[in-house]
Amino acid sequence: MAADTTLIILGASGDLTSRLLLPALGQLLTREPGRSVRLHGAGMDDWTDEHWREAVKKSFQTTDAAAAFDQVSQTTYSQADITQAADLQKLLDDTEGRPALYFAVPPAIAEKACLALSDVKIFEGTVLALEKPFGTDEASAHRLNQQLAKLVPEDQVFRIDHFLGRSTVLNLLGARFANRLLESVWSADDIGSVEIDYPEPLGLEGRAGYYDGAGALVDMIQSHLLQVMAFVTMEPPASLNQLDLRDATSAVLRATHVRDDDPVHNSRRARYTAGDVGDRHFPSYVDEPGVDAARGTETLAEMTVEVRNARWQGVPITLRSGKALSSGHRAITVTFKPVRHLPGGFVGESEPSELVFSLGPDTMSLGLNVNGADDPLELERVTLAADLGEGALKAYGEVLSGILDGDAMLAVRGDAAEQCWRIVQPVIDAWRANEVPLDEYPAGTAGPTSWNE
Ligand SMILES: NC(=O)C1=CN([C@@H]2O[C@H](COP(=O)(O)OP(=O)(O)OC[C@H]3O[C@@H](n4cnc5c(N)ncnc54)[C@H](OP(=O)(O)O)[C@@H]3O)[C@@H](O)[C@H]2O)C=CC1
Ligand SMILES: O=C1O[C@H](COP(=O)(O)O)[C@@H](O)[C@H](O)[C@H]1O
Repeated sequence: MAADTTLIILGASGDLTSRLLLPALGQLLTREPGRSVRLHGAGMDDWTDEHWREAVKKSFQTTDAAAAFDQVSQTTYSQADITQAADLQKLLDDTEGRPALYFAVPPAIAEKACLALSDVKIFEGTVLALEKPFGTDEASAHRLNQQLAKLVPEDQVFRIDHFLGRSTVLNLLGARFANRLLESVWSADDIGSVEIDYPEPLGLEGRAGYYDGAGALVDMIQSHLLQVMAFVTMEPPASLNQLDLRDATSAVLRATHVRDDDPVHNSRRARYTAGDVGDRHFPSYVDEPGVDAARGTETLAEMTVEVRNARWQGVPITLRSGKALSSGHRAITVTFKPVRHLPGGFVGESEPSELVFSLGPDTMSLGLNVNGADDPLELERVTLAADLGEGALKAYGEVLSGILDGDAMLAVRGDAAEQCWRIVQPVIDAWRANEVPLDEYPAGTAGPTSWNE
């Protein structure tokens, strides 16, 4: 779709647009100056083209992409309420080439807009890109999928999960499928556990309107971390095209369940109290503007799942993410089983081998036991480490590149989006029923002390 696409960003004045989408577009155009794209912004605000161009220029500057602005300097803006069919029709009628509608708006507005699109003449090839969260539970995600299916074919729907555009996550595919060494030990025969941890130093950052209704489980685990888990655990696809790759990730998500079907013993939740993260002071979460303490929203969530298939039976896979945490290690950690028998005569600890994919800075490391330098029979730990580099594009650059090329490989397929809700629902239910305590941790720590005991 490269040449004649118009990227229409709906929600032009929003945070996602200015902080992530436009800088990523600037980076993409800097890297690929031959790429031709038309850009149009739309939103509720009464902006002029000039105001919008300034906003685009400013965002491009944040990724040193000022020069790339020339490629979109004729970008235009229109005021539109995208929940209204007439406004959507006008946007599409005014578009040259194939439109890619990027819904950078709150999910409820995107849903209304998709309903309004039923009364709009949609041109062949139109792409619809929707941000997370996709629906609010399995049933609502299913309804939204049915609505989208009436509008455009599935491979023109881009359910965005920017974690799939992260270079380490893409590196998982290379490491797993281009190395027989790894692929042959990639199962419950050799792997004892997997942990996917994404601690964030950030707090609420003024997003109470969204976050207080979502919490850490829905914000991070229901979407991003389950998608990453699918890349770690899927069967080898025949190719990396969107059909094969997404068939493989959907299949493994279908086999994923809360461990032992017991959310009470396989999930934990907590929220932060006042504290300092580096030189930033955070009030207690409940005192943050816009937070309703009665909601009991968690800012740190953990759940353990299992994949019920021959490859993974019995391997606990723990997903964890939280806000206002000390600088923890964001990583995918694959811990191997201990050796079947350690020959007598060795001294020292023999820890299980560990393969770690670090999610920024992007590195890969393998922790192994080796003979010590001084006493050859004393085991020592060494770590073989590789810097994987930053990746050519930021995650949203990969996402936009997929949309502009019409390649849905890194977009979440409709059935997978529904599965992710099904997987977390028992935990949501147990938390709503107060069957799992809501622990506390001071901002700037690694989480509740009881979690580390
Ligand atoms: N911000 C982030 O870091 C991330 C956000 N996301 C997702 O991106 C989406 C957008 O989030 P974010 O940018 O933070 O939200 P914001 O509230 O900052 O922006 C939403 C935008 O939508 C516009 N809008 C609201 N209603 C309408 C309407 N009826 N017609 C046209 N435009 C409308 C708003 O305009 P106005 O202000 O004038 O009402 C505003 O420009 C959400 O789904 C979020 O989950 C995903 C990953 C990260
Ligand atoms: O989607 C989201 O992701 C970010 C974390 O991703 P990053 O790439 O910015 O590190 C998270 O902070 C935010 O709450 C969530 O909505």
